Amino acid sequence: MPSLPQTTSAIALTAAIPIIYPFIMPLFSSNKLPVDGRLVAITGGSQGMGLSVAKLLASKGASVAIIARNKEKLDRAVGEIRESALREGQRFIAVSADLTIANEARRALEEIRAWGGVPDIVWTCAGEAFPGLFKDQDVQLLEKQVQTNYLSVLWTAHAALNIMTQSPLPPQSPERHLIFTSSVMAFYPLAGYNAYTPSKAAIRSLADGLRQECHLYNIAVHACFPGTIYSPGFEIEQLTKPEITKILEGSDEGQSPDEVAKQCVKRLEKGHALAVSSFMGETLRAASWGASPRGNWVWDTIFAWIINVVWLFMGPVMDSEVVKYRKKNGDEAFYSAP
Ligand SMILES: NC(=O)C1=CN([C@@H]2O[C@H](COP(=O)(O)OP(=O)(O)OC[C@H]3O[C@@H](n4cnc5c(N)ncnc54)[C@H](OP(=O)(O)O)[C@@H]3O)[C@@H](O)[C@H]2O)C=CC1
Ligand SMILES: CCCCCCCCCCCCCCCC(=O)[C@@H](N)CO
Repeated sequence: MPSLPQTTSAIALTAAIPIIYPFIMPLFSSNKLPVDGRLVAITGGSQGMGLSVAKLLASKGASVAIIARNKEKLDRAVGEIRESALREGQRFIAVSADLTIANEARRALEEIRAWGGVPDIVWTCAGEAFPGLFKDQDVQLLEKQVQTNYLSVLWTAHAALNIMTQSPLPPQSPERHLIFTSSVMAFYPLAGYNAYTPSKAAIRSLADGLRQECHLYNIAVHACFPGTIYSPGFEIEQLTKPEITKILEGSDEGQSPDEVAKQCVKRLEKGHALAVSSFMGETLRAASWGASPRGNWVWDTIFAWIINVVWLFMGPVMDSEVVKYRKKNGDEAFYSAP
């Protein structure tokens, strides 16, 4: 029979493992997203988060190609990205393309390959939100948001994989990556974003499915999940955002595009398959892990247990905000005349 002190120390040690594990593990881990000397293609790289990602990766030694529609914005962005370069010899290019068109996504990536070789990393940041109450938005606006937020990623991923799988990497090279940008709302949808959020959830699903398939080619697939980003795109979405949506998302502090880029890259360097950019992102992801690969399995498991309980209360609290808002405005306020 073990003595009482022996039993107590065994229990204490067992309890300590999950607590110290998250602090010790990083000491043994390597950078899972090396970019120095590699070529990165970034969609939506002309402003907001995409531009911040481009500048950050340039500062880490990457050559960068950005893709978006507006030529002037692209040219201005390339200038900024070049200023962030780590050293001479890094190369930068902008390609104008509307990624909602499949052939255009293919052409843009072919152009980049002809200029600088097969991209090692393709990161999709292009996207846009036009918030509004679902029933009040016309069907063209609903369709447009599926096109810019989902189809642009589908076409880019398809073109990227076809190009990446034409020439295998030399042995010992770090793996290639596909990185998509989703949103925390893929984990927790909010009223007023229902034309946008399902496309972001589809991106998460595409990342999870392609991650498995791309083991065939040794290509790693990830998705990022920012909360509010104070970007040029955000300014535009504020113009049509319903008041109730502002109330619901009010508990999110928001981050600058540079901060989002930094936080996502930090987590991608640790190898996270689902990279959030803030603690709020961690809480929403924890409620929604499903079968997706964990980052730090000890912490992510314990945190998911805690959030499961917290969410029993938080879900109804968020919903009650909408009911409160209806009652404040009168039950008929949101009905329209036939
Ligand atoms: N802002 C926010 O609060 C949040 C944003 N996100 C997502 O993060 C990503 C970055 O957002 P944000 O920083 O706000 O970006 P912005 O809206 O500020 O910029 C969007 C970028 O995408 C490009 N783009 C848009 N449509 C197309 C298209 N059809 N073809 C090619 N390029 C296109 C734009 O250039 P151009 O117009 O010239 O084509 C621009 O470079 C997006 O995917 C967004 O959905 C996620 C969570 C929160
Ligand atoms: C215990 C946990 C409590 C958490 C409470 C829930 C808070 C939800 C906040 C959601 C913020 C949504 C940001 C929208 C980002 C976006 O994608 C758009 N701006 C589109 O560009």
